[in-house]
Amino acid sequence: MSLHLNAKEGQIAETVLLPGDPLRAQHIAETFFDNPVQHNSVRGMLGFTGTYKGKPVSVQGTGMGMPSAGIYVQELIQGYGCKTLVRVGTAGSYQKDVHVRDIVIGQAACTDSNLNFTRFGGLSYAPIADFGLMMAAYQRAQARGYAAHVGNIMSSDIFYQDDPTSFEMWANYGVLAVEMEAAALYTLAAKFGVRALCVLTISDHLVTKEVTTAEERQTTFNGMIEVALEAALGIE
Ligand SMILES: O=P(O)(O)O[C@H]1O[C@H](CO)[C@@H](O)[C@H]1O
Ligand SMILES: O=c1cc[nH]c(=O)[nH]1
Repeated sequence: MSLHLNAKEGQIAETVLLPGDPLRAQHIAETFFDNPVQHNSVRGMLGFTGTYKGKPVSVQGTGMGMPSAGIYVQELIQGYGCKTLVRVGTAGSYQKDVHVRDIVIGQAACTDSNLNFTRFGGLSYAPIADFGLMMAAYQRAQARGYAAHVGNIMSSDIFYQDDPTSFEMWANYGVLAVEMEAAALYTLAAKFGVRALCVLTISDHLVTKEVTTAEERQTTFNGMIEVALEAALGIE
């Protein structure tokens, strides 16, 4: 038990997928896991544990934004001994050649949050993915023929920016897409010496204004989930 998770000791696997949306957690468990068992119900932030191709694995919703995701990541590591954490999320594309439904693998995560300025006393920390997980995810996406991009992403505290063109500054420095949790995940993984990766599917486009539906965001980005599961569990 931890403050925000009511799973019993041993109920959560060492490898955990982390969608922001708790209903995506349920979808992942029902679609991909054998014998899924719900391990968390606190605050409706659903979490499930089962097996995938015979290997134990969990999925835990994190909510939206770094304060929420940071709580679950830290409790999973400190309270349950989790060692491999892979965020599976949606993102908005900053680049014309990164299309809606493409996969983006976050090599590093910029942020507009004060989270790391506070943690590092006003200095700038560069949160990065685990290299082995990143390579494994890219290779598996390539093998399946998915359009996959690896690069810098933006973890923002603000979904609705006052200035809808403000993303262009980041786009001009090669940042591929925006989401809201990876910088916290990568920083906490470094602090506790565990492996982390963020795999995203583009759900909307800040340049072309293309969007996907809420239902599609919840249930249909299955390519990303397969890539994340196989990379995290070391399945060829
Ligand atoms: O689809 P998820 O994983 O929730 O990720 C993205 O979607 C939410 C915003 O709609 C934020 O959590 C953002 O990071
Ligand atoms: O944070 C996010 C997630 C999806 N799409 C966005 O535009 N922003």
